[in-house]
Amino acid sequence: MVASEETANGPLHGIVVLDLSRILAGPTATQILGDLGATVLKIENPKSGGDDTRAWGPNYARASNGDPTDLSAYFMSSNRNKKSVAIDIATPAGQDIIRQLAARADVVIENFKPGGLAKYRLDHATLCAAHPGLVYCSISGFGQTGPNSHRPGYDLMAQGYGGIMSLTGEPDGQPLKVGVGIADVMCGMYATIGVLAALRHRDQTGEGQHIDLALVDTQMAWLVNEGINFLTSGNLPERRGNAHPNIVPYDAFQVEDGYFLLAVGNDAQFQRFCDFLGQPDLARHPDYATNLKRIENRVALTSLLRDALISYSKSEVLEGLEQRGVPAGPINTVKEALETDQASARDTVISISKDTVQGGSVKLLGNPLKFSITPVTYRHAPPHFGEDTQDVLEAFGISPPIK
Ligand SMILES: CC(C)(COP(=O)(O)OP(=O)(O)OC[C@H]1O[C@@H](n2cnc3c(N)ncnc32)[C@H](O)[C@@H]1OP(=O)(O)O)[C@@H](O)C(=O)NCCC(=O)NCCSC(=O)C(=O)O
Repeated sequence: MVASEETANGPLHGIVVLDLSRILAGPTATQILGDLGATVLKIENPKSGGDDTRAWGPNYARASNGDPTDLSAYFMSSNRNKKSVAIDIATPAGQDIIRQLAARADVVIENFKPGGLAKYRLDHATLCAAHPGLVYCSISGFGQTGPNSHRPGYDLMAQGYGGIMSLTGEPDGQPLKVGVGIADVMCGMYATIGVLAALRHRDQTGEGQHIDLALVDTQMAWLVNEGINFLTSGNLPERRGNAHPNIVPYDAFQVEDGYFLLAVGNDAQFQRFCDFLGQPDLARHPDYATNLKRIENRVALTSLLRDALISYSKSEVLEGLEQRGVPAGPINTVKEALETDQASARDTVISISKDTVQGGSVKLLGNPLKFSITPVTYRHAPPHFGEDTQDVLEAFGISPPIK
């Protein structure tokens, strides 16, 4: 689908977001707000060439002569529907522009190290004193308070500090991070939720507020069942590879031509699975009849199932289990996933026109939100560095920065 300026609408149409964030967590939040219709002004540092991820290659959209542009794949993953405005906020003139933009904005999002914006008088206390209706969201590694608040933080550190790495990987292997910056992405999601709730409060009361979000706080909040498993039992959750601490069988199993995933969530599904194996009595065996017994006898059952499944082909198990209503599925590569008929039916891959790159458009991952009345819109491809500076300053009636 190729979207155009004319479709610019959406539930957040009219909301202006002043985006002082960079890298992934903050940009994820502001991209979602942009998809929902907000005008997002992304402020980039002219001294460094902008958002750090513009340099996070090796994959780039290429200019028509084949040269890489400043649109790295990483940058493009979280910066559509934004205008890039190059402003040096270390100068008084730049700070003055940011203050003028903040006066027109509904939301400010930033991810400087705590205290980093106070020296420019662009911190929450200063901007919200001047504009009490402003929703101001600060993203940091560890939060604005606490003994570690001064520390910079990247996704990897959050996944290590917050416990998720200790749970990810094989029992006898090293701790592993999740394959993408999930701590950043989840922090961005929470930022979006926080901003939307704060806008609702502001609409009712006129009152803005400060949202203080940390990569580490959000990562610990999504330890979900494993966090509570520990709090309830005092037992340390361990790495289990693909297995589940609270459900059996729920794992990857090898078949003759690869692996597939089996996710049996209740006893009726287990019965149907055993029927498929041609071993209906297994589901009534006292060691395996209930999920609790299956957890207790996990090792014996898993070994029995590994032996039983190895001679099937992937298509045999996947088709057979689907027919019996047993949750199971493939382990796709990214290519396989994005080329599934499901991805195609759900507009998972989108295309937005960009006349400065080869082919005249960029391919991105679509927003998964499907609204019945106010669909998300794809109005702007990810911007080149500073591409909209002049237009934005003119549109907001602001004099350009003094060089
Ligand atoms: C991301 C960081 C580790 C980057 O660390 P640093 O680069 O050392 O710190 P800062 O953010 O303070 O920015 C460095 C300097 O750039 C300056 N700076 C920034 N923007 C501007 C503009 N527009 N103009 C002029 N100067 C600027 C800023 O004032 C600092 O100046 P001086 O003060 O003079 O040095 C940190 O910002 C951080 O912890 N942020 C919060 C958590 C977070 O968002 N982490 C990344 C998630 S994404 C991720 O992890 C992933 O993708 O993987």
